[in-house]
Amino acid sequence: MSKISVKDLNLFYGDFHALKKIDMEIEENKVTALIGPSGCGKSTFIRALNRMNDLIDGVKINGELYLEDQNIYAPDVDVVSLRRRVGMVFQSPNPFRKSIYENVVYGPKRCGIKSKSKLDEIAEKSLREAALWDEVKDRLQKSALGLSGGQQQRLCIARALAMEPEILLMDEPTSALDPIATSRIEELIEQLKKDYTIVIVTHSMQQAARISDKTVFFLMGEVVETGDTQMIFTSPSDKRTEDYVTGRFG
Ligand SMILES: Nc1ncnc2c1ncn2[C@@H]1O[C@H](COP(=O)(O)OP(=O)(O)OP(=O)(O)O)[C@@H](O)[C@H]1O
Repeated sequence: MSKISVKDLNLFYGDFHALKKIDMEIEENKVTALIGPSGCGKSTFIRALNRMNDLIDGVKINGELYLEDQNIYAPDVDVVSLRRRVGMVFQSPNPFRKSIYENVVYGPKRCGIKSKSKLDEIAEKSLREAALWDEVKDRLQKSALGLSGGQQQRLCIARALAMEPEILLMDEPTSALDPIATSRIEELIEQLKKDYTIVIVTHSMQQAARISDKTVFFLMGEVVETGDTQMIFTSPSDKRTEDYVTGRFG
């Protein structure tokens, strides 16, 4: 079932046409990987899914982007509640200069949850879901900045999960991590897809092949090909996809 449907989406940075006539269906409870050479529009596209580009001056967007049956670019959409449904994790772990606990409960507190027992429950549930609880349960009041890079990234995932999103966007979430921390995040993504729809930008084709169900290949602002990951990597239908996945360019 489609969780997100994109219809004829175009995005311009000033005069520069960065996303061109994008049509895409993103399935629920699946991992969709966005691949393609540098500058082809992967980050721009993932940011379009929770209207993060709205914050950039000079951006113009047209077309439709449905989250279930709601066009998220319709004029009456509440962007704050949209971002609650569509959480995001960035390339470099970016915890706040606060305790581990305060990082996780930051969003729920801002949404007005005050009960200590409710916040404790959210913190534990989110940290467990992010596979970090056992490592931090005895140091919840310590600074998040004292965690390793991989732990910080799992904390950022916990912080996103604390808002109970339906969709998790991840923009190269392991590019700053070592191979062991990377494989922990990859295992985590595999588990999270039971409950969430995940869209991940990755430069690593091995990573896309390992963790995603669907792969979308972008080139110069266009979607060249979308399909089951195994098919994209073994028998793509477009020559440009084949050249990219076999390492002939990019
Ligand atoms: N804020 C901006 N203002 C103007 N142009 C931008 C802006 N952000 C991105 N671009 C341009 O849009 C195009 C797509 O960029 P984007 O970052 O989406 O690509 P990408 O595929 O994610 O690249 P990378 O893999 O290097 O992160 C590039 O040509 C980039 O220079």
